Amino acid sequence: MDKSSTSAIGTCRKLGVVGIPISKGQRRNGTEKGPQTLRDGGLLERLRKFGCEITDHGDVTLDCIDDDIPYGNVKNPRNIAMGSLRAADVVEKCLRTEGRCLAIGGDHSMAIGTIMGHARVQPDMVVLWIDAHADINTPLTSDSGNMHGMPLAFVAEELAPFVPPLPGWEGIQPCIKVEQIAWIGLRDVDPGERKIIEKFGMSAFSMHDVDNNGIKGILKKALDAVDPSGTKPIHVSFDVDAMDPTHTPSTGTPVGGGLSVREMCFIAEELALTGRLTMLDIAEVNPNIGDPKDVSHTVSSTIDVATHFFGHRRQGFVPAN
Ligand SMILES: NC(=[NH2+])NCCC[C@H](N)C(=O)O
Ligand SMILES: [Mn+2]
Ligand SMILES: [Mn+2]
Repeated sequence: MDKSSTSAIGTCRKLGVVGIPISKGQRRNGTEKGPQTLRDGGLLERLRKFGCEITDHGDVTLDCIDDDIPYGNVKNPRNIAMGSLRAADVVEKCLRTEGRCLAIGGDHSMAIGTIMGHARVQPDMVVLWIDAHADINTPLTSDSGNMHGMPLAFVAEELAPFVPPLPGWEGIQPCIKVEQIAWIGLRDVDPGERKIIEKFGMSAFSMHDVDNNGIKGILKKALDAVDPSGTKPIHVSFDVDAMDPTHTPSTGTPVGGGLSVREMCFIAEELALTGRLTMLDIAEVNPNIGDPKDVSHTVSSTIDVATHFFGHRRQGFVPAN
């Protein structure tokens, strides 16, 4: 592909948008307002400017299941299962009609549903999990019991023997293999998660690796690990806490020393240039955290990065009109 072209990548390309206002995967209220906050911040209008033909599927309906008693220390298992199944159906429909989907959350438990929905349409897709956290705790390794720290344990086949049958989870099956997953941005990995990463030889790139190789080197290593042929559809699951809290302060589990807006834009532009990005999740924007300035800073950094996944290039471009 000619990377020096000034035309917008992805011009006039269809993109379906799905809101997943889930917050029961962690303990702080507010992530359920993430989709509305990003919409109010102008996300869809900005994307349209870069040539996206957007179909907005609205927000997934999540009715509250009362009496969702914990399973051990795991909180809200039935609500998360119901939300994941609903999200999977909408994402599947969106990918079958528009071919590309942007899912706006919502805490990161949203990705159980988006990955399930995506895998139904493109079972060979690969997942780049961009996050400070590995989010691969099982219900047995998790200290917090928060399901936003567990999504990858539910979707990866090899983990199934280590995941107990949770109430409400009968309809949820693993749908990808550990070799289809790579992380970028890690800097807060629990001991049990590290054990899983090593046991299965998974491709986990931390901020140490980013410092060591540069963002270009690490993105290449991550893509080579999950897709050496360079042909597979790509699912990016972007937790805004992957970025440094100076850019995205309004998030529930911030960790210092994160990716810069500049590094995220590089990842986003490179992935857009592959022409194979079929699904992007944006997780963990929480407008209840911080003051109004923090919230607007978080929203603008997140929207800025999002546009670069769908056509915005820092070199500039000539609009198609
Ligand atoms: N999606 C997130 N922000 N996850 C944070 C997870 C933190 C911690 N590892 C846990 O399991 O509770
Ligand atoms: Mn995180
Ligand atoms: Mn996460």
